[in-house]
Amino acid sequence: MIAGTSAQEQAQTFITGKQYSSAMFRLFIIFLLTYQVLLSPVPNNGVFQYIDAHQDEFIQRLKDWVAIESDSSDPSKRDLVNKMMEMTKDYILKLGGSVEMAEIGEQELSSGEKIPLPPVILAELGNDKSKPTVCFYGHMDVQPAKQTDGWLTEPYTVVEKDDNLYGRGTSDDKGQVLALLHALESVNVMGLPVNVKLAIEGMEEVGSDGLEKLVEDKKDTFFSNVDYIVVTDTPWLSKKPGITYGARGNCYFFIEVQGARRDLHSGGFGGTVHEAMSDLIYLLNTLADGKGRILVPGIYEAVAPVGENETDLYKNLEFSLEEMQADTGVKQFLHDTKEDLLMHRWRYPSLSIHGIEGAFSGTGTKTVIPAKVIGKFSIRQVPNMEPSVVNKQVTDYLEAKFSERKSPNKIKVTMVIGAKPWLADMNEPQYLAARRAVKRVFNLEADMIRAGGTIPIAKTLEDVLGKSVMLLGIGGPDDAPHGQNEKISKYNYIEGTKLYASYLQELSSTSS
Ligand SMILES: C[C@H](N)C(=O)N[C@@H](Cc1c[nH]cn1)C(=O)O
Ligand SMILES: [Zn+2]
Ligand SMILES: [Zn+2]
Repeated sequence: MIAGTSAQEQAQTFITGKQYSSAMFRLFIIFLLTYQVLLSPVPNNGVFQYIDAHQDEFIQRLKDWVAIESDSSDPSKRDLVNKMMEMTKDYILKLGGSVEMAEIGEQELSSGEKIPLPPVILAELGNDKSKPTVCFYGHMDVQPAKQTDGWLTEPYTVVEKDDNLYGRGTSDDKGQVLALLHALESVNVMGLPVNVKLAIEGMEEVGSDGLEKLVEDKKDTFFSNVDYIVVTDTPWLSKKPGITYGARGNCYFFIEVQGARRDLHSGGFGGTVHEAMSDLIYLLNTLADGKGRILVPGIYEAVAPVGENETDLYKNLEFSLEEMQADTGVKQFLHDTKEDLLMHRWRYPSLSIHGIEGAFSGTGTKTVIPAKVIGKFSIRQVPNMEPSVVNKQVTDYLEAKFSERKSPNKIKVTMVIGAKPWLADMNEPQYLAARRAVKRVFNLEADMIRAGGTIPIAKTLEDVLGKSVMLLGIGGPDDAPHGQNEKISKYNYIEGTKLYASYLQELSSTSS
């Protein structure tokens, strides 16, 4: 008995207390469900659980795909690129998609021989007019890789070590495309919330030959109802997820220097001829100074001026020069602050020298004077630079420098790739959907970043289709794409799959 109350009053208090507890219990359950559905980083719809449960299968598929040496730069590997495109088609068919293998013509080799370009996959999953349509773009070709380049393991055999998956293409771009396709598989269990189109090519690493024309040709058919374009081929700036709203372009040049008719013995001819290699090294050395500043006259003229609040965009990004030093083994960069370094990576042009074809590059001490050498370099360009203008500036400059040298050798300068830079408005609706997706999966605010690399088709997709383009990648900052020991972490691969799944769900509630 409670002191000072009658038995009846006490009974009423007891009954009311019971009702109160049951109401509280019901409220608690409602709160829990609301939390799970709306607030929890793991939505209560089974998709994330599906992804977690299928991890091993997803990793095995990456192993199978990396095993195909789909190097687009080597014409003798064209069959393997084609095989990779077929494997990708088969998996999309298994997902229930319809697939067209679009033929895009031929590639003319330096010998004059012509070989077919790999077909582009144009696929479709879902065609509900009441839903928005998103077209994802990625590529199945890879950069060259040989174990003798300095890989610790065989590049085309995925090796699992320390929660990473090593192998050529694990990050660029087979792993990222697969994460998307696995997201489609996982979301499709419940039904896709948006219509999905896929444009997947096999020549991205050599400048996306033939793709621009295909986009133009299919503007009013395959691409006609596309509302959003997402490129699944870009790394984050740090371990924190990033959404990318800009990429640099690339103008890739060959300088050919022809000297004697054949290679010469340096004992018999050294000191008597103008050497092609010396001319080439001289020319390459006129391109940039020791601080990385490009010396080609006029090259900086078109570069967009730094906007009023632009540097503020860089301040809060998660990025550390020390981590970049640790990853690359470079002790001192050309720029000392985070802002300066990122600006030179994203919004200023840069020039890199890549190699010399025809030069002696083996081990040992061959004493030869190479007859013909081809120097290879590229200029990453930025808004508002134009590849045709860069081509003229570079060619005029090199020809003038060569004529000052008074060598009787012959030079030929050719721009073999002219990919445009691209920059979007990071407040477009699909960027907001991607930010919500990042929040949902990682419980973090995404970093809004740009890429120093190039997606050759990005600007064309935006210009020809007039739709929003976004790069939503899942590569890590230290994945070493194009380099030795390329990898993707299992974390990025699996959580990235969840990111694509969440993006699809978030996009369905976005109005364009
Ligand atoms: C960013 C993307 N994964 C990539 O690596 N793209 C290539 C495209 C390209 C440009 N010139 C030749 N290929 C790159 O940025 O190097
Ligand atoms: Zn790529
Ligand atoms: Zn690449």
